[in-house]
Amino acid sequence: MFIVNMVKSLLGNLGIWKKNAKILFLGLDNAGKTTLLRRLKDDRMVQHEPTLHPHAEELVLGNVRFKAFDLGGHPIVRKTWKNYFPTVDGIIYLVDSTDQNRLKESRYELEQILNTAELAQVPIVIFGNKIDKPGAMPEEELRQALGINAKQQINKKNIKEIDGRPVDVFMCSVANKVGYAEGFKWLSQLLN
Ligand SMILES: Nc1nc2c(ncn2[C@@H]2O[C@H](COP(=O)(O)OP(=O)(O)OP(=O)(O)O)[C@@H](O)[C@H]2O)c(=O)[nH]1
Ligand SMILES: [Mg+2]
Repeated sequence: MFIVNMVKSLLGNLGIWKKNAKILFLGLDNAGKTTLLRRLKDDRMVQHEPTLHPHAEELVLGNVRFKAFDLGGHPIVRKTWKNYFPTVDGIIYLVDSTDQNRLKESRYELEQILNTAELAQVPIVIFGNKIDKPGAMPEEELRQALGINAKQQINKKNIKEIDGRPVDVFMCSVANKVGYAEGFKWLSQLLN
């Protein structure tokens, strides 16, 4: 097994071996999860109905093959998120950075994820989405509102952690195609 992993990692570094990673797109309804998935899958920006049924897509980004699950964010479907937690490799958590009124609700859901023992080792990419819109919060403000500054530490590799789990915030606009590539790059380097 050790040899297999070594060869995979070597090929991965050379960009030949595509790692397989299961990731979840989480966040409140209207945050932009489905829009992001479509953008990554076929580079289109289309309007979607609110997601009621989970939907999975294979994505190849850099040298990682992702199986991405887009889960709806409405309160009722949020209850099904936990069914997808086993064997997950990473979480993409989207926040609408222009929706001040719902930050408390978003923080609550993020805290539920952070407090789930099963996810203790799972990296979390937080996307502050819709920075193209007027009224988008600056990164520092969003961090404060989500409460992820206080407990944050930096490990030896300069990766920010909360309770030993890598977590970072990336501001982005799925509409304008900016910011999210950095988040996936950050996540990819943590997968093996
Ligand atoms: N201005 C702007 N609008 C965006 C951006 N990303 C998504 N949206 C819009 O936000 C709305 C919600 O997007 P969805 O992708 O359907 O949101 P969702 O997170 O999948 O929502 P649920 O399926 O209900 O959980 C849509 O009207 C999108 O066009 C962005 O970067 N900028
Ligand atoms: Mg959706």
